[in-house]
Amino acid sequence: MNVAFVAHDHKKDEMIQFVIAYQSLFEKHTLFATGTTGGLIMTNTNLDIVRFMSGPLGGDQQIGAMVAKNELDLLIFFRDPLVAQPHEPDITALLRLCDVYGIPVATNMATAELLVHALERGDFSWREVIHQCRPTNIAHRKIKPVETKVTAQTEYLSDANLPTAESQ
Ligand SMILES: O=C(CO)COP(=O)(O)O
Repeated sequence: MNVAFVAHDHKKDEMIQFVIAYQSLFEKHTLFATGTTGGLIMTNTNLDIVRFMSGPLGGDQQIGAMVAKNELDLLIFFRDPLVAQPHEPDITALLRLCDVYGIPVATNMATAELLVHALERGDFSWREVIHQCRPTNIAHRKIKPVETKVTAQTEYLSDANLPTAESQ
């Protein structure tokens, strides 16, 4: 799965502690982050992370572009609710897009921990269905049957609700 990490300045230590705690799980996934958050995680762990720009310089929007292409499976975004950010519109836009595309988002450690356990036990398998429906996979006939755990999401992703080449 594609997992992205973002943390505001006062939440960066919390993010590092969180990622260290679940490092062995995150090793199995493809990781992305805004610039400073990603740099700090890489300094403090052995994880490889694709780093975007720093948040205020466009990093949130770059992650938003992944969401808009339905390429992101999980966003862990430790926001600082007590400090106004100069790039608030970018933050709102990123979270809005996650709701548009139904991407699981954690904005605090308590929720992040629940989602990480869900990731570990296979509750994200419905995302494989979405990946199979990407235009490139359809064009190159890379579609193979996907085993998914039955969840409300898999039920919701009936043929009628699946993204198509036209809708992407
Ligand atoms: O500001 C951010 C997200 O809105 C985080 O960006 P950095 O990881 O570059 O500090």
